[in-house]
Amino acid sequence: MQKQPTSYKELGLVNSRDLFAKAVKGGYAIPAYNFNNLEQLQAIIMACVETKSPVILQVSKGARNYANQTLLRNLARGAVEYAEELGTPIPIVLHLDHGDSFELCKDCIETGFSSVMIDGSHLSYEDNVALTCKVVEYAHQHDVTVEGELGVLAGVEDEVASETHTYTQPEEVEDFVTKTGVDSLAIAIGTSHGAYKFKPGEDPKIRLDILEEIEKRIPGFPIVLHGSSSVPQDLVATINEHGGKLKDAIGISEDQLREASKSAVCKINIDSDGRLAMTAAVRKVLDEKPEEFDPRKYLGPARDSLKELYKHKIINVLGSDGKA
Ligand SMILES: O=C(CO)COP(=O)(O)O
Ligand SMILES: O=C[C@H](O)COP(=O)(O)O
Ligand SMILES: [Zn+2]
Ligand SMILES: [Zn+2]
Repeated sequence: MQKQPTSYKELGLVNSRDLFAKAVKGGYAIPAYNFNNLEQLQAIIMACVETKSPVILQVSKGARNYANQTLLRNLARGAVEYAEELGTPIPIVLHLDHGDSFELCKDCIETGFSSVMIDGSHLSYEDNVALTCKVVEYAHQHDVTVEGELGVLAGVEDEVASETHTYTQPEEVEDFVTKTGVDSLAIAIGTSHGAYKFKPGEDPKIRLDILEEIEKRIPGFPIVLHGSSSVPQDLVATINEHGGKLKDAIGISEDQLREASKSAVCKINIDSDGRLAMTAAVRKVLDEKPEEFDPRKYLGPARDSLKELYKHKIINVLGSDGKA
């Protein structure tokens, strides 16, 4: 069977343009939560409906490979209806996280995504501009919004390990957003992917001074922060109390993210904290009830814990509650 092109508008999804404009003005950030399976999607939608928050559903290349991109896409299609069923329609963006080629972005745009990231941050500046331009040109024909990236996050990014940060250079941002026409810009100011963002003894600070400098160059332009998990220590402890071995897992403090949310940072990406919440809950159930073998009995509590974590982020860190 031939895959039928679908516009996100037919699915009731929205692109990120208006949401970002409101978030920048209102001094809050929209949660960008990754999902790979049913329980994660349920937790995201339940949390956002209960807090009346807009949401960006993120699908990575890894998620597409894990869950099968057709199944995943069709799960996401149900999200709009599901939110209405839960009682509150909320704006939902379906976003490709870390797109690494024009072809992948095009495929997502043709199959109902309302937003894509083209991550050319590992390329030379000129090649990043060229690739991003190509994606923007195609995406905008379909009213799909595009996130570009300047600077490289430390840690594991796109399966490429980079030991050190290459912070975004404020001198480049104006030229990049003008030349490419991107709708938002992901920057590197010391956040990183995964649960091991800092080493013990390091000062776990992000460079809010660079963010400020960037904002001066492109006032009001929507900024995105990747790698923004805080790695809650109670979750790490629960995991380790129930057989896990997560040593020295350290994240970004919620205080700094709260500060960033008030600026032009209007999208904050959180995935690892959700992974920790689910893992802690699953480990606890299986450890305390070794007789249990119904997946609903451990995935259910994992989903509940994930929902609470996501609500906490919305209300206490991002400030997007009530903004749907
Ligand atoms: O940036 C992310 C997804 O693109 C997620 O970051 P974390 O690993 O800090 O959750
Ligand atoms: O930025 C990375 C996201 O956390 C997605 O991770 P993944 O590539 O393992 O799905
Ligand atoms: Zn990148
Ligand atoms: Zn990321």
